[in-house]
Amino acid sequence: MNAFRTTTRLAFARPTFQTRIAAPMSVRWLSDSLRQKLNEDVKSSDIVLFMKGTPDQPMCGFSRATVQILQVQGVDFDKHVKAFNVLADDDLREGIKEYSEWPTIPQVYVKGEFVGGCDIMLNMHQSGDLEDLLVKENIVPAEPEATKD
Ligand SMILES: N[C@@H](CCC(=O)N[C@@H](CS)C(=O)NCC(=O)O)C(=O)O
Ligand code: FES
Repeated sequence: MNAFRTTTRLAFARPTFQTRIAAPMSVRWLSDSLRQKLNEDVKSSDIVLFMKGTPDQPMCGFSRATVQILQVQGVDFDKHVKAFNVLADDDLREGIKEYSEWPTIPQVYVKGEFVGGCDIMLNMHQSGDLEDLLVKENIVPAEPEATKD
């Protein structure tokens, strides 16, 4: 286990207000062409992040926390992460919710598979499951076993 990963404190910004309620799933935002594009987008990098803002400039505490979790895990963003800013595209903002059957942003895909939002990422980070997944998918290197004295 990497000491940096376990001891670094995450500065999670607490969102101060709720902006929008997720669109009811009965409203269909997802055209066939957008679904087809998303089929490709979610596989366009080892980790695909649908977020508010950008990794350098997150526009919501939940998106910021998700970026921070990946950073603390030691993920090289240039090499392994593609981020989509849903604030720049309303069709994407609503379409990705329907595509993933997940009502909120952020959303994280790893190797084309939906993993979850901020709460799931935080739980997986704390349990060690996220590190296991990132190692299994060759996104971060395995930690060497601790050596005995
Ligand atoms: N509990 C959620 C927190 C994320 C969340 O509640 N996101 C809200 C506020 S940013 C959202 O996406 N609302 C719909 C929207 O803004 O389109 C998680 O684990 O990811
Ligand atoms: S909670 Fe306000 S934008 Fe995310």
